[in-house]
Amino acid sequence: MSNFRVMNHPLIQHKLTIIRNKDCGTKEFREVVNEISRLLAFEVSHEMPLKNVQVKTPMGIAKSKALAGKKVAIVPILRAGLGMLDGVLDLIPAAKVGFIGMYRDEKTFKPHEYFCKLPSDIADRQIFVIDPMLATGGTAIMTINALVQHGANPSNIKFVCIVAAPEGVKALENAHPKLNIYAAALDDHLENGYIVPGLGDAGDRLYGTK
Ligand SMILES: O=P(O)(O)OC[C@H]1O[C@H](OP(=O)(O)OP(=O)(O)O)[C@H](O)[C@@H]1O
Ligand SMILES: O=c1cc[nH]c(=O)[nH]1
Ligand SMILES: [Mg+2]
Repeated sequence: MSNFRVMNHPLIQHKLTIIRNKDCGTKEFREVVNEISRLLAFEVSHEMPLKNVQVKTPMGIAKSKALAGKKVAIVPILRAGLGMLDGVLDLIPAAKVGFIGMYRDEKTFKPHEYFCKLPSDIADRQIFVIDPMLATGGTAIMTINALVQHGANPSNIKFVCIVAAPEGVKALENAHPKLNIYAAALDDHLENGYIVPGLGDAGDRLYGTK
C-alpha cells in the first residue's frame, strides 16, 4: 500500500470519532465532514511544489515562496463527495470544480455513472477527487477511469476520502498504481458492501435520506 496514507492529525481523528457515532445527527454530521475535509486538504496540500519569488513589502523586498505546480481541479463524486467540497474549497478557493455522479447498485455494489461535467483543461490540472467512502473501490476506479479518458494522468490525481476499507485500497491501487490515496482512517473490512466499523451510508447521513 505504498501510495496510500492515513492522515493521523489529532484534530482529524477526534472529528472522525464524532461522525462515526450513530447518534450524530445530519446537521452535525455535515458540519464535521466539512471540517475534516478542510483539515485533509491542508495535510494533502503539504506536497504542493513551491518556487522562489521576490515581493515588495512596505519595508523592502522579501525573498518568499509561491505555489509553482499545476493549477488545481477538485472533483467531488456525487452525492457524498459534495459534502467535502466546501471544506477543500476553503483552502484552495481558486480551484476549478468538476462533478462526477455515481451510485452503487444496491445488490451488486457495481457503480453506475449518471453525471459528468469536468473543466475543459482537466488534463492539465492537479486533481483532487473527493468522496468520504472508499469501500469496494468500484466507484473510485470508475471515476479515475473517466478522468483518464479525459486526458488526466493518475500521477496528477489525489484521491481523498475519510474512511477506506482494505479491499477498496487494494483494488484502487491495483487499477491505478500511480494514484495517491489519502484517508482519515483505514478500517477493518467490508460487510455487505459497507465498511465495518465505518460510519454507515455517508450520502444518507449527509442529506438525511434513507
Ligand atoms: O467503493 P464503493 O464500493 O464503490 O463504494 C463507495 C461509494 O459508495 C457511496 O456512494 P453511494 O453509491 O452510496 O452514492 P451516494 O453518494 O449518492 O449516497 C460512497 O459515497 C462512494 O461513492
Ligand atoms: O460503508 C459504506 C460503503 C459505501 N458507501 C457508504 O456510504 N458507506
Ligand atoms: Mg450513499
